[in-house]
Amino acid sequence: MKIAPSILTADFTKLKKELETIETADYIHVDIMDGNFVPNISFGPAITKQISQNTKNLLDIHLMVLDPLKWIDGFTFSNTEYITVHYESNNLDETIKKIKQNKVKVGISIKPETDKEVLLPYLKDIDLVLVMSVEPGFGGQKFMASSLDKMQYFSELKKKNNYNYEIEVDGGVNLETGLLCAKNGATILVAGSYLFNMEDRKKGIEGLACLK
Ligand SMILES: O=C(CO)[C@@H](O)[C@H](O)COP(=O)(O)O
Repeated sequence: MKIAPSILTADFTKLKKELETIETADYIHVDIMDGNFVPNISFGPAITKQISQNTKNLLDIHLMVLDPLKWIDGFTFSNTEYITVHYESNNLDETIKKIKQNKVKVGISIKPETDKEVLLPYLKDIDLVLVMSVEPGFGGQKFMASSLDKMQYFSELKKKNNYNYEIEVDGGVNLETGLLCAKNGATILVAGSYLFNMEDRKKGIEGLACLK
């Protein structure tokens, strides 16, 4: 299991130190919120650049914005591994093309209420499916068990068709819910408050990484 701590819950007054505490993770999950697509604002390219320059980890960027196309260049750094955009946002096809032109891996996410089948035409061409297990916008929410069926669905399609995407889960992930995700085919767990509220985050990452 790969682990992507969500930096949203970090203490940004000591960003460098916070990044050091999660350096054993596979990715840093960076949540970008524009106050339109979701009812919250996080931060933009300038802060993300500081994150990028202060970590050896790869970045896993999740754009919760209405018009992702105009932000792709701003979030393409040398260590940007994935940029994930929402099916529900504007200009999806053009945005996917732009991410690929920038030589970054493409992720697509769906909100909890969106039918999983809408992603069918995209699955053969993308690198990651992000299953939201909370309503996007805030950290610290309760895991929605209805997301498990979606993980299983994408996992079965992946096996059946030999697709290459990762199945990432985001929201309310802890040791208990993470185990359910692992059993249903998740390959990357995003964890925010669970890890950042821990004294020993290295141990927390190890615990989640063992789940299968
Ligand atoms: O994208 C989001 C919320 O919109 C997430 O990445 C959260 O930041 C995860 O936080 P926890 O639920 O793990 O506290």
